Amino acid sequence: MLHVAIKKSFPHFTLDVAFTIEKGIAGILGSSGCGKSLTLQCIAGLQSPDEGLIRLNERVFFDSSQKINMKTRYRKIGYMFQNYALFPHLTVSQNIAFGLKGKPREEVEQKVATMIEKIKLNGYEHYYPSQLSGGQQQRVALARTLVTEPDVLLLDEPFSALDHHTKQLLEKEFLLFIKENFAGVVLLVTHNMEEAYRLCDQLILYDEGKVVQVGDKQQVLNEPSNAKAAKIVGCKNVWPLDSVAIDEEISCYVNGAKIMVPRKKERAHPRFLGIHSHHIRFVEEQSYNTFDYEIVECVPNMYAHDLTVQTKHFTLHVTVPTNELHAVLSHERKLYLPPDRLFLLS
Ligand SMILES: Nc1ncnc2c1ncn2[C@@H]1O[C@H](COP(=O)(O)OP(=O)(O)OP(=O)(O)O)[C@@H](O)[C@H]1O
Repeated sequence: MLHVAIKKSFPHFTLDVAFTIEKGIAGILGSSGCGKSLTLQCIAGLQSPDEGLIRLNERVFFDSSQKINMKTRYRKIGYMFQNYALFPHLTVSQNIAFGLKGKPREEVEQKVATMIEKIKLNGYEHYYPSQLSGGQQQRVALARTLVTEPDVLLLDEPFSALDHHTKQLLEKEFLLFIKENFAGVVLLVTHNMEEAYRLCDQLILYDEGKVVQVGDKQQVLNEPSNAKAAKIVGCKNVWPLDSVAIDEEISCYVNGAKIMVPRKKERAHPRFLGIHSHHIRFVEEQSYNTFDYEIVECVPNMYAHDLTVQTKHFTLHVTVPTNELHAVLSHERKLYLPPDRLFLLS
């Protein structure tokens, strides 16, 4: 279990975050400059918080109240940087062996050989980083990190330097590799929601140095708790509420339109109503939560179209599978907001 509750202030930025990760891969997700890397640096001991506590299971890395600030080398942390930070003048083997300095030669050789086998780079032992592809460099960086047998793994945007195709291949490989070779907590920083969703079990959403939501990834994606969290997970439809009436169901009023939300979605002091663009439907029958619409813009993507749609009361962003586009464009249907897909936001 990794517990982090820290504050650190700079003249133009304050980090003030708290979260606990029991196990598995947790993703810190947020826009540029929100404090993701700074958090990893504080956990690794590369920066010291002004105050707070960082604890991994029973080991206290940092505790301002007890004046504990454990040196980086005793924290047993595997830290993989954005650009891998491989040493250009060292070979694959030497890069992997780097963290094992001071260990007996035989042990180092055996551990490096095992790692090279695992990352399937046999034959590349004497190559330099510049002679490797981005994907191969990433595997070396991961091997170098894991060979030291860390207790916690910190990964700062591990896929950002790769092209889309390599990234997809490596993500799968990475997940399998981590699951087979590492049992500790993994903290992965990214600003890509889809990557976070594919790789992580839990998500920690950051906004301007603060945690806005922590939870199971499915729950965070489908039930963001506030408007900031909704924006971070990529929700494009967030409307301010005029008013809310709670009865057997919840009647939400948005610019004069009445939208029904199931009672189980009730939240204290709701201020906004949201729905993901891919959850909006077009149906043949008129019922509650259906609206007439005009299409304002239609942007084609590979397998779907992104529409901007105007109803009498509000504007929506809707993702429509290409095979359904014809019916939507010909206005044979009504726009429908499925109640189970709506969420109230504070
Ligand atoms: N040593 C420092 N001195 C002053 N400000 C700092 C220092 N380290 C970090 N910051 C500030 O802290 C803020 C958060 O930086 P951080 O690198 O954690 O952002 P990030 O969320 O990782 O962004 P990105 O996704 O762009 O990498 C920034 O405003 C940065 O300028």
